[in-house]
Formats: sequence, C-alpha cells, structure tokens
Amino acid sequence: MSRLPRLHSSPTQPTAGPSGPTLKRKAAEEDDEARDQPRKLPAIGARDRPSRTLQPSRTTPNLAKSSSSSLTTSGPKPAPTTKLTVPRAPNLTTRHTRGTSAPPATRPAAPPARPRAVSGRSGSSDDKRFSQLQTQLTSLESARAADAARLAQDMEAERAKVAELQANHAALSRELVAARNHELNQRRELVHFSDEIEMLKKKHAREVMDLEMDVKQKAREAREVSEDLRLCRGDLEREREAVNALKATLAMQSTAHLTLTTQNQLLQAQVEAQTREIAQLTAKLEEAERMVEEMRQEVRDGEIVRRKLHNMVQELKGNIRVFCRVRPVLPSDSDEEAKITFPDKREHKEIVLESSSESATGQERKEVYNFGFDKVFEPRATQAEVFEEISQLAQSCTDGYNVCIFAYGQTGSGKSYTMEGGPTEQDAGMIPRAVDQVFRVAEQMKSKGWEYTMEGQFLEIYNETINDLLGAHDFDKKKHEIKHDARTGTTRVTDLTVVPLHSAAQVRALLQLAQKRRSVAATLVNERSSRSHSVFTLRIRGACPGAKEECEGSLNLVDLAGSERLNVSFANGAERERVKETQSINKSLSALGDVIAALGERGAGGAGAEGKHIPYRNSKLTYLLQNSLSGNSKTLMFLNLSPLASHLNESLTSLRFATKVNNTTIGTAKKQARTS
Ligand SMILES: Nc1ncnc2c1ncn2[C@@H]1O[C@H](COP(=O)(O)OP(=O)(O)OP(=O)(O)O)[C@@H](O)[C@H]1O
Repeated sequence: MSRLPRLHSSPTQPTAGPSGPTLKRKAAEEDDEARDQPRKLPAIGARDRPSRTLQPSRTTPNLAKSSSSSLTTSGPKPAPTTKLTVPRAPNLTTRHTRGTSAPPATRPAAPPARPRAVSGRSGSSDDKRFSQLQTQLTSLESARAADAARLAQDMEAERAKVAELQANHAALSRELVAARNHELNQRRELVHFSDEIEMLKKKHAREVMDLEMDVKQKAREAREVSEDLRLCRGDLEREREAVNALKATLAMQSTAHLTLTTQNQLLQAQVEAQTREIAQLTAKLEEAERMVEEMRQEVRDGEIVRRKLHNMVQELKGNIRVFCRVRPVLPSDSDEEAKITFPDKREHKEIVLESSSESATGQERKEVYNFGFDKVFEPRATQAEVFEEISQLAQSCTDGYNVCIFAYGQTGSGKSYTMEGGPTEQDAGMIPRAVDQVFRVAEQMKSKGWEYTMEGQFLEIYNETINDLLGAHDFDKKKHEIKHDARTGTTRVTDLTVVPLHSAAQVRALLQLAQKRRSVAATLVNERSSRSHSVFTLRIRGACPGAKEECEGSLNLVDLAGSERLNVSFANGAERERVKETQSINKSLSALGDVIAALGERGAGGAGAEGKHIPYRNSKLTYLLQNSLSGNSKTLMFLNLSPLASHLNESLTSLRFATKVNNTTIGTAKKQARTS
C-alpha cells in the first residue's frame, strides 16, 4: 500500500476510471511493449535502479584514441565515441581485426592501374609524379606497417577489453534478467494492487452509493419525522388547549358537584319529608278515588235522569215542531217586500202577513194572516241563534233518539242556507253545526264513560230516484232500495256509501263533495238542488261499559225541493222536464202532507184512529222518513219564507201546510237503547 502514491503520481500512468484503460491492462500492454523492444529493458531497469550505472572499460580511451588517429590519417573522421555502445564493441573490433590481419588482395593493386593510363598522356611529369607517388607509397607502406603493428597491439588490448566487456555484458544480462523478473513481480504486484484498488474502488463506490441512498433515506425520514413532529406539536398544542379547557370544566364541575352534593343532601331531606307526605296523600287519594267513583256513579245516575227529563221536555214541546224563518231581502231582489210582522217580541212564536187587494167596489181590502209556531225567526236572526234552538235535538241524538230536521219552503226561500249555510264559519248551517254539536257532546260524554262511533250517508231523491251523493259512481246508475228494520226501528238504503266519521271537519268535507256532485249534475233548465230532496244521515252508536248501557241514534237532516206550484197547462220541451220534476216534487210533498195528516188523525184519536193507514209508501221521501215521522223520532220542520210580496201567496200556502204539521201529534219518540 505504501507504493500507491507513486503509481498515482506517475505522469505515464493514467488514473483508473470507468472510461480509461485499467491499470492492469496498461501494465500488460507495457509488458508486451517491453518484450517487443528488449534493448530498452536496461533503461527501464536503470530507471528502477538508479544507483547502478554502466562503468566504461579501462581500455576504451585507448581504442578511441587509436581509431581516431588511424582515421585521421587514412579516411574520414569517425563520430565521437564518448557514449559506449556495449553490444557493438565486439563486432567493430572483430571487423577491424579481420581488416588489419587479412587485408583484401584487390586494394593494393588499384593504385598502379591509374598511373598507367596517365603516363600515356605526358611522359616525364608523369614519371616524376609516379616516383613521388612511389615514394609516398613506400612511406605509406612503412607507416602502414607501423600502424599495423601498433594496431595488432591495440587489437590485443581491445580483445581483452572485449572479454572484459563480454563478462560485463553477461553480468549485466543476468542483472537484466533479475531486473526483468523483479519488474515482472512488480507488475504482477501492480496488477494485483490495481485489481485490489479496482475492487476497493467499486466497493467504495457501492458503499458511497449505499451511503448516499442511506443519506437520502435518512433525509426523507428526517423530513417525515420533522413533519410528524410539526403535526404532533400542533396536536399537542390542541390537546393542551383541550386539557386546559377540560381542567377549567373539571374545576367548574367540581364546584357544581359540590353544590349539587349539598343540594342533593337538602333534596334527600326534602324527599324523605315528601315521601312521608306522599304516603299521607296516597291515603287521601285512595279516599278521593273512592269518592270519585261514588260521584261518577251519581253522575251516571244523574245522566239517566237528565235524559229522561230532557226527553220529557222534548215530548212536552211536541214531537213534530215547526220553526218558521223568513230570509232577509237580498240586494239581488227586485220585487217589493211583503208586509210581514213579528208581534211576539218575548217568545218569538208569531208571524203576521198582511195583504191588500182591491174589492169589486174599488175599496182597499186588507187581509191579515196570523200564524203561530214553536219558534219564528225574523230575517235578522243569525245561524247561531237558529241553531241554539235546535241544539237540544242534537243532544237527543247522542242520547239514542232518532232526530229528523227538514227544511220546507218555496225555491229561493233560504232552505239550503238554513240547512247547509254559507262558506264562512258564521254562515255555517244546521247540518255542520249539528254535526259539530254531536262530536262535541260525544267528546264530553267520554268523561262520563261513554264511547261513540259515527257514520254518515248522503243521498238525494230526484224524480223519485235515490242517488248516492258520496258514491264513486255517476248519478242514477245504481238502483237503491229503502229497507226498514221493524225490530230495531232503523232504516237502511241498499248500495249506499256509508262513511265512518271521525271529525266534524271530515263531515264538512263530505258535504262539500256532495254539493259539488249535485252542481255537476245540474243543467241550464235544471237547478238540481232546487228540484231534488237531499237527505244527510248521521248515525251514532254509544256504549258505556261502566253503566253496561248501549244506545244508537240517528240525525236526519233533510233539504226538501222547492214547494212552489207551477202552471203546467202548456208545457212543452224543456218545460215538460220541469213539469215532470214539479209533479214528482209535488207528489212527494203532498205525500208528506198526507202522511202528516194521517198521523195527525191517528194522534187525535177518535173512531178508527188506531188502525189508520199511514201512506208512507206514496213517495220515496215519506217512505225513507217513515221511522222519523212515525213517532219513533223527534222531528223538526223549518218553514222557510221569502220576504217578497210577489211570493206572498206561496208563503201563505207554505204557512198553512206548516200549521197543519205543527198541529199534528205523531206519538212519542222511543229511545233506541239496550242494557246488557
Ligand atoms: N237567512 C238568510 N240570510 C242571508 N241570506 C240568505 C238567508 N236565507 C237565504 N239567503 C240567501 O238567499 C238565496 C236563496 O237561498 P237558498 O238557496 O238557501 O234558497 P232555497 O230555498 O234553498 O232554494 P232552492 O230550493 O232553489 O234550493 C241564497 O243566495 C242565500 O244565500
């Protein structure tokens, strides 16, 4: 390893690297080069071994001296031989020796040939010259002989030197071989170290790479860790805040806990006191409950008594009662107002109509018609005031009685207004108010142990045909029949829609639906509501498990068709249809009159009164209302009157019919009640 710096610092050795030749290859190349140029090896060896220099022979200066002297005299001057070339010395010496010891035979013969050719051109000068040359030649020959002798001596000396040089050469060759071997070893070592260095470099590069990756990985991890640290710090900060908040809350809670503990102790003391109080109160409550039960029983007994008394009052009022109502003059009315007065300001039971006519003598004849009914309502009477008078009947209905309220009067006299009313709450008529009342009473009766279920149906009788106003089908499609149950005193109409009723609002919606269907069915010549009877029936079933009592009542609210007489003499076309309607209306209304008259006769007693036939079957209306008119019902008739003078005659006819009804006694209504 100590030699590594030298290898790196050498200018001839390229540094190892991925692009340049490797040290090993370089050494191999140098080795090959050395083999190709063996003469340079001593120089390499000399470089490796600087201390060893080649020593010149002791005889060399002599040789150089002799050669120089011989050349100076006999040929061109030889090149200086200060640098001794060891291998040539023997060859030179050998040639030199051969030249001197055995000179070629041709060389001495050449000079005589040239004088021969010259002597041919000039005689004496040539001879002279020839003799000079002969002289020179002789001197030269002698000089040459001397030189030869001297050269022979030199040769001997040179040979000795050559032998010495050869010995030196052999020694040097051995040294060279040793140097080569050494160099080879060095090269091997060099290659080995180069390989080692290469491996170390690769290992180092790998380690560096690994370390770099490690560094990157660590840097990444460090970044992640610092990010985590930052987040953790944030979390920590928040947690600290939360902990601080919790500490504050805890402090508050501790205070609150202390307060509550104190309060709790106080409350426990109170609870104990109250427990004692409760025990006392429980005893009192049990006593009170016992008393309540006793009072409930009293209420139930009182209710039975009230019903009996209520019924007695209704009976005293008469089973068919008649209320007369005169509508106000409307802005649309163009006719003169009739003279109608109401003299009974206290009980409101009288109505007086006055008419004036001219007698045959031209005198004014005044006629006064006085009528009395159960109640007479002036035009200014409100719907609420009218209903107040009939609310008792709605009460009877929940008590298990059949109640029938119908409106009678000519077209436009206010029947529909009285029964159904207008759109506002204030204008609501008898049907919605009666239904409200029934639901209200049913609710009140709950506290007395009564539970009610209700159902409703709505039909019209048009031209003696029953139509279902709550049905899903068109009018006049289904045939409906009226069925009476003599045993229960109830009436059913076949295939009629019966709707369970749960609230007064639902009943109002049903009434609106029915009204819409009637207006859809109306034509130009046929104001259907005026030309048909409509009957809304509310059936109520009540049960009082405590009293082991059940009851079933019904409320029939009837809006009759207009009762005016029509001149039918010359009817044709559309009028003929109207005549048919009027005839059927008249038929049913006169049938109603007949039924009431027959009932009156039977009620009045007399011969054959008991077995008097009541012609209920003469019209659909009377047959439907049979149970309501036969004494098994509390019946109320509204007589609606027009205030106009032009309607006076119709009003008088209606008043007479109503008086007949009012005077009729139809028997005593029976309560539809069962006890179990
Ligand atoms: N007491 C009243 N107060 C105010 N307006 C009334 C009163 N009675 C009736 N009317 C009005 O008189 C008009 C006719 O009344 P209504 O339609 O009730 O008569 P009707 O006898 O039912 O007629 P129809 O037989 O043709 O059905 C309606 O516009 C109604 O609002």
